Amino acid sequence: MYDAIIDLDGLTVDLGGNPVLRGMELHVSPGEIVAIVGPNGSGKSTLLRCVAGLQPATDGQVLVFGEPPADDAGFWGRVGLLFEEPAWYPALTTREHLELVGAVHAEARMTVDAALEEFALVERADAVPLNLSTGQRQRLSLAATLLRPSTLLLLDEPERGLDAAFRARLGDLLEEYAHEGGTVLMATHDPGLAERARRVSPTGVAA
Ligand SMILES: Nc1ncnc2c1ncn2[C@@H]1O[C@H](COP(=O)(O)OP(=O)(O)OP(=O)(O)O)[C@@H](O)[C@H]1O
Repeated sequence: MYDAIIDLDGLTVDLGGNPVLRGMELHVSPGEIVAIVGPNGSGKSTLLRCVAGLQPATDGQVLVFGEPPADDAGFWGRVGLLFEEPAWYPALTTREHLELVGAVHAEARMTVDAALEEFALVERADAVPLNLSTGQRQRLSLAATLLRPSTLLLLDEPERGLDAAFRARLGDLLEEYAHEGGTVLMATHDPGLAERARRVSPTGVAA
């Protein structure tokens, strides 16, 4: 068993000989929303990549669910990840992308119709992603991430491309996720999203 969903102890990462993270400590409890904030290049994405097991630590320990992150079905079945824009199937519509996600997860968190409604995509349900606006595509990425069941969300700038109204709505959706017991770790430049979370900087200190 584990007390912290994420437990970083002395996490140090060098990239290309440059020190990016230095002895970072972070403990995230179930149901918390934690925002990693800091200027461009301060190491937010690197930190997320370490927690996802995509970037090895130079030194220190990374535990997720009490174990080092493992690139296997057991780990990814519990972790929802939104970093870069996903690759879309060009011929599938917005609705069909969500149906695909719903079909492979027996216990989806919401129906496809509810996801279309929650993410304000009802009017674009029959459009293919390439015909969506940037913000609409980001809403589709978020809808797919939040439709599937997960325990931990790792989000890199989830506000990218979203208008002010939907950024506030995203804050509500993440709070609903946390109220259900989910945990969120996100890198963000959005002051509104950060204000609703526990803020840490990539140096590990409260921000
Ligand atoms: N593969 C790499 N090799 C060398 N340096 C790298 C590599 N990837 C990233 N860096 C550097 O590591 C530092 C941290 O990058 P990172 O992407 O984690 O920052 P960030 O806080 O997420 O930035 P942003 O707000 O711009 O997204 C930056 O100085 C970046 O240039």
